[in-house]
Amino acid sequence: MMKELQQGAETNIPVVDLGEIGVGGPEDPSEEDWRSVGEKLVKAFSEIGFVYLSNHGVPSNMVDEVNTQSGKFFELDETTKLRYKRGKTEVQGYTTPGQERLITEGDVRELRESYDVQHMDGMFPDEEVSGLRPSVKVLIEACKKLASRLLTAIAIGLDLDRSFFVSTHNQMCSDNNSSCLRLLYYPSVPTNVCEGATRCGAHTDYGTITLLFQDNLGGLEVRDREGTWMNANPILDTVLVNVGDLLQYWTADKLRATEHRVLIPKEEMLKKIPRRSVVFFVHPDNPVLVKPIDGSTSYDPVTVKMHIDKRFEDTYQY
Ligand SMILES: O=C(O)CCC(=O)C(=O)O
Ligand SMILES: [Fe+2]
Repeated sequence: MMKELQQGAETNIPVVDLGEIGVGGPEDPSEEDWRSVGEKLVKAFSEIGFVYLSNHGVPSNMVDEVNTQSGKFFELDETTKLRYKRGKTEVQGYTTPGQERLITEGDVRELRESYDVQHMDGMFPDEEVSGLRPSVKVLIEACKKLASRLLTAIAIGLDLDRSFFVSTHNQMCSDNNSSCLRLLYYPSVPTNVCEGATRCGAHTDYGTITLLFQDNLGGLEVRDREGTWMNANPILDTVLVNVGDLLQYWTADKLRATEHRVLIPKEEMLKKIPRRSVVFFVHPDNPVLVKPIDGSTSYDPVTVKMHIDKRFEDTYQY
């Protein structure tokens, strides 16, 4: 049984300044810069599993533009949106409220819609929202670049070969790699919402790391080692980054895939405002075999594809 959890204590997620390592920085930052950032990331990921990054170099107007465009999509009528529904094997597209259930026990309703983009040439609602594809394209490029830089820094921070993670994440957002940009929309909460409903059930992310751009409303909570839920409030111009299952497996629990969730706000005013997030899930290439780097047997070796498929199977209702 999970112990009764306190809601929303103050956060102790650190802020790390990426400085020269950020996307706009020099192509070849100094060894000292890589190491300094890498060590800070490893420390934060070992303790709480989350970190805010400042000076990350992804312009906030790129994220704003994606939210503006995705907002136009989510405001379309349900019949139109369903023409772009996500499939079982072709995962690009729209997920209806309740189709993805992160809480697998009981009948908890999750009030959330999303649109996943894995391929730039995949399905987009071009006819209805012609600005979505181009805005997503530039953001994905920036996220891929930031992710690669973080993967290098993490490898250095763990005293691994610096290309250890980059070389296993060669083909992000392709047929061979399920990294994806998820556009999230939490609609305003209906007055007759059923008891126990939530916005995003407690879960860990599935891949290596996740880049999360929240809007300014707050609501995300992160569970610390003692089981206390802490607010992970947005901090202007930062991106929140967390560890996923596969990085936890690789590092035999040194880096932690921390549970997080988004509840329905208590304040009446906040209930009326839709909440948005843009999330970039970084996954290794499908065939990569993930097993503890330290040679321990804490996790059985698993291919990336097997792990991701299993997590989708557990959480999606088709
Ligand atoms: O919307 C958020 O702030 C969190 C979303 C999330 O955790 C996810 O999509 O995995
Ligand atoms: Fe998540």
